[in-house]
Amino acid sequence: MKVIETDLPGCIVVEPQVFGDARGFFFESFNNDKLAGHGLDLKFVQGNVSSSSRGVLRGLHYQWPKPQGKYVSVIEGEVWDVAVDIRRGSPTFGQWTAVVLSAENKRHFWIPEGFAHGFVALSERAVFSYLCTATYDAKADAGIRWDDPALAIDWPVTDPQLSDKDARAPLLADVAVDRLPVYPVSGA
Ligand SMILES: Cc1cn([C@H]2C[C@H](O)[C@@H](COP(=O)(O)OP(=O)(O)O[C@H]3O[C@H](C)C(=O)[C@H](O)[C@H]3O)O2)c(=O)[nH]c1=O
Repeated sequence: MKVIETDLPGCIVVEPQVFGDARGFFFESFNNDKLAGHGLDLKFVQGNVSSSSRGVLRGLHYQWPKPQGKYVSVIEGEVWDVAVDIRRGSPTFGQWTAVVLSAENKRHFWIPEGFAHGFVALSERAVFSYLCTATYDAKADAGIRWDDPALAIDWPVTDPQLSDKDARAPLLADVAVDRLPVYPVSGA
């Protein structure tokens, strides 16, 4: 297993060791002991799966209170995945990092509590599978605009397909202060 630090502290990429044989392949999609060496002790309480057709963009989403850390991967197709630091008081507030996740590269991406997350499907269909460190709370579910000019995220698409909720999402600057995570995120 290879752990790759990104240019946004806290967000890491994990490339699992893949065991191939005449039957196909096997890899550990998550192993907490092997991540402990990178200061992580991840406990997941919910798993999600979504399927998106090419050009669908889901995001930028976060939960607050009751923030969710996410360990995300793609089991069919390919996505361009982005994490944004929206923790008030963070030295990297407003910074983002992106990674291509695919069934082919088998990469996993750890997005800590307090970050906003989103992705756009690059393949005909992208099946996205991820684990969360907190359960879903519709009242805490929140989002910011995918194309917020203050974030200047370099999305590989210009006219994505959005849910009505995402199409109506506010700019980061317009989010009430008490609706944004606080750095450091307590209980994380
Ligand atoms: C997230 C979630 C949703 N739902 C229900 C609520 C809606 O009726 C339906 C679709 O929800 P939504 O449109 O928010 O799904 P996504 O746009 O894929 O949202 C997710 O996509 C981005 C990329 C994320 O990082 C989050 O995990 C999550 O916000 O599923 C649930 O029942 N449980 C859940 O955990």
